[in-house]
Amino acid sequence: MDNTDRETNVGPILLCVNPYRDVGNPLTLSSTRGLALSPQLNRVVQEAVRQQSETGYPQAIILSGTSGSGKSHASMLLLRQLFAVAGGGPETDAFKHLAAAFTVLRSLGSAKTMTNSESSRIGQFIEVQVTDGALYRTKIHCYFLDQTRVIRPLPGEKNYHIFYQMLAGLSTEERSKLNLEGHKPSTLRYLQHGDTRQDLAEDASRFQAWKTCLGVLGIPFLDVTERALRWMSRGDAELNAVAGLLGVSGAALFRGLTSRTHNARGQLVKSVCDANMSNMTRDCLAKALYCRTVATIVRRANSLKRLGSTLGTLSSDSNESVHNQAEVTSQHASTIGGSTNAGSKSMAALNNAVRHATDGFIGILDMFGFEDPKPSQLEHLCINLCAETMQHFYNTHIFKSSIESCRDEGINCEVEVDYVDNVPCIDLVSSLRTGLLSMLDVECSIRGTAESYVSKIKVQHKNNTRLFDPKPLDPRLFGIQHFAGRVIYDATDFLDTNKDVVPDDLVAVFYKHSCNFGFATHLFGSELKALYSVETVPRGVSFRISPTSHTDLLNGDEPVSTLTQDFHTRLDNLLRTLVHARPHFVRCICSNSQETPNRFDRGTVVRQIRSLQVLETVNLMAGGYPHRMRFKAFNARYRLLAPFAKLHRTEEKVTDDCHLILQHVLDSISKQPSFVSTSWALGKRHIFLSEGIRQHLERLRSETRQKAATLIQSTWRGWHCRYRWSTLRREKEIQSVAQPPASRTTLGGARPRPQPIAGTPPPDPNEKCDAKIIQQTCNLFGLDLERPPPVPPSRSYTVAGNTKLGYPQTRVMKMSYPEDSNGDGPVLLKGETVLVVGASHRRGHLIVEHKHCTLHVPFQFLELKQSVNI
Ligand SMILES: Nc1ncnc2c1ncn2[C@@H]1O[C@H](COP(=O)(O)OP(=O)(O)OP(=O)(O)O)[C@@H](O)[C@H]1O
Repeated sequence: MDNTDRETNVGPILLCVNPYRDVGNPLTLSSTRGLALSPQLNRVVQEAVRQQSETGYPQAIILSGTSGSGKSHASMLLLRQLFAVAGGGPETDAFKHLAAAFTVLRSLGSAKTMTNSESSRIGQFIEVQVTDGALYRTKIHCYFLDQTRVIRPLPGEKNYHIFYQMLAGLSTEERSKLNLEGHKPSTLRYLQHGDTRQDLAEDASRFQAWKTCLGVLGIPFLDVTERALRWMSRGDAELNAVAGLLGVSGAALFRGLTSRTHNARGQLVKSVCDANMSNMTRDCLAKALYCRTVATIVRRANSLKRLGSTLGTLSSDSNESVHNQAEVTSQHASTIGGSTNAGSKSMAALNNAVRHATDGFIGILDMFGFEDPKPSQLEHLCINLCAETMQHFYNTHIFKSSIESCRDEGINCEVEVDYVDNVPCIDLVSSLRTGLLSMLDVECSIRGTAESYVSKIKVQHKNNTRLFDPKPLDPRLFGIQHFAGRVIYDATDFLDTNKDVVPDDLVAVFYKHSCNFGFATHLFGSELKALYSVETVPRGVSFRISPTSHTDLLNGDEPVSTLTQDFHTRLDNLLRTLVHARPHFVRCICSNSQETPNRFDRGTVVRQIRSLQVLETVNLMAGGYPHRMRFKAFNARYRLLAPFAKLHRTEEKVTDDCHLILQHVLDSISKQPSFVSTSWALGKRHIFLSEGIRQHLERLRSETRQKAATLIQSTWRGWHCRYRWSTLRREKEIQSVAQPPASRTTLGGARPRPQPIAGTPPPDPNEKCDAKIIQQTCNLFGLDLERPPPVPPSRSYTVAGNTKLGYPQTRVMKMSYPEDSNGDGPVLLKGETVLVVGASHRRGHLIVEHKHCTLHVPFQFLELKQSVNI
């Protein structure tokens, strides 16, 4: 494979094959800076920016493909390109800030899996607000699912969790600060069996990059690392070390991990946990610290306001601002179903999402790709539901809507596109009452078991061919036929993972009176507030491990939602955002499953081509009508392609005009051979276009506009030269008299350098500049150090002595203007009284109204008359 054959278009859809080549890991926005951008990805971005600026309509670039197919890689390139087109390039503060955020997030959220050694375990929707074609603000929305796997990788996988890299990268001084001098990495199990020296060196350099990026985001390094560690609670030494790191006493942490309070009909009963239960509680705490830390970092990365401020700590975010931001960040996100006020809440979320969707953003969606790890757990069921949902979105947008609208408007299409609809599989997993996720919630609420759950779903869906029994039979296993392959799920941990709870005995440990580290308290801020609003603590209640919005905390003994409910609602809200946006699809394909550079494994690729329905898409693009437009919109866009005089341009004759434009275009292209259909059809409300004719129309339109722009420019430039000719000639004559011939030739047409402004002393080269003060001042005034400050807006007054003089003003001409008048235009004669009505947008000019003409006259030509309006 060479550079040219790894990307291709199927109509407007881009197909990318991952060749596993020339990529420096780890994959971040900054690591892709050295890579060349592909013209195809460039075109996707250009198109999104163009459509956004022409229509104001939100755009979504949707990347899909299996795990390892290169979605994250492509998303980083797209983002870089977006910055190049609309954001001022990679040297801007906004780019550096976002690049730092991705470095930090990838260090926290990627792991080596069986299919991808740099797999993102956090889904991302990167939202870039674009106003008038210029990038205005960026925001990252993160979707957590795989906390368990990031904390404890599956067999054969490796964790790139930054906390694992930490010990490899820490200096002796930092180790001693963290009270870790005595601990070798292996005793705390930060590193995994089989790690080599090279792994350690790589981890160390990643760690350094990560630390630098935390600095760029203004996050104190110790805030994150000091407290959010995982440990093995074996023996007092480790327990005390960890307790020290978390700012709590060893005894309190031990109590939190090993005791449990129950509420038995109003009576509080304390019990001691066995080893299993304590280990589970320990894992819950590790997960909670992990995902809450990531959520906090995402909030910080999204708060561009604080860019440049390195003084605040993460925990210094006031609770209020955290919640507000959490709500903003989760507009498409963490509302939770199942509570009593769910109706009004979901309505608010819907309204928010819709309002938000109408802001002109360009989104890049890089969600979880389909995967089949062994064993597959609840998180993977959610990940695969997400992949199914994205596939369904594609099917609906590309196939279903075009086929159905052809049918509705009575259009006969030569090509029958036979695509596979995956709705039955989505229904099986997520339908409201009988879906596997709803049944899991019921099983959790009645405190069932994995076996009872699996047997119930098998009974409920016994006729569903998508659900199958794996061989050999196991009461805790079940299989699902997904769009991209068969996956066998192990339900052993389904119920616990779904509950996603941490007991109040443990949360209470982090209360500010017993925990001397604000960051840990901050991570559980809302929970602690709810817990300590009543006198009895702990009282046998539980909280969610994952961060949810504060209103959805507990409402009795149990949290009001489950992990899968949360995920489902967030996915739903994401879809609501997407349906309001104009989608641009990028389908990614993995070239082989061994991550070997330039190896094209036919079987692996064919499997993905089938599951992504690439052939069906090609069929539709080659012979169907994948595009439709309202008649009026069609005419508005393409009327420049037909002779102006022949068009009717009336409502009644709108279809005649469509006909005329297309006939004209077809005549012009009939001589060229075409392999794709160039047909079109008129429906009841729309005109239906094949991909071939759409491409012709677009090409002709841009050629025609290009020609017209060239003609307009050349006409204007010609006129301007003629208009200025006499002045130019005089200037040339003066120059030739004033300059000796030699200097004339060396100077050429170069413009003289402007003289320094009178009264401004030149800068003293010995004067010291404090870079920090300059940086702070720039931050304060919102200035960019790399660029000159913007020109101040024209004032609505002039100043004479100490007096502000408003407009209009009466002034007298000091000299005639224009000086080189050839009698064509109006002339203001010396001594004439004129009316100045305002400041001109041209620098140093005023607007003069004189004998029904408006002129922009240089300031020095006009003298103030005594009787003025003030
Ligand atoms: N166009 C490309 N050229 C070279 N290497 C690539 C390209 N795209 C991806 N890769 C390599 O393939 C690996 C997998 O890519 P990436 O992580 O982007 O896949 P993904 O689809 O996002 O997977 P996941 O869903 O597991 O996160 C990356 O580590 C990167 O090194």
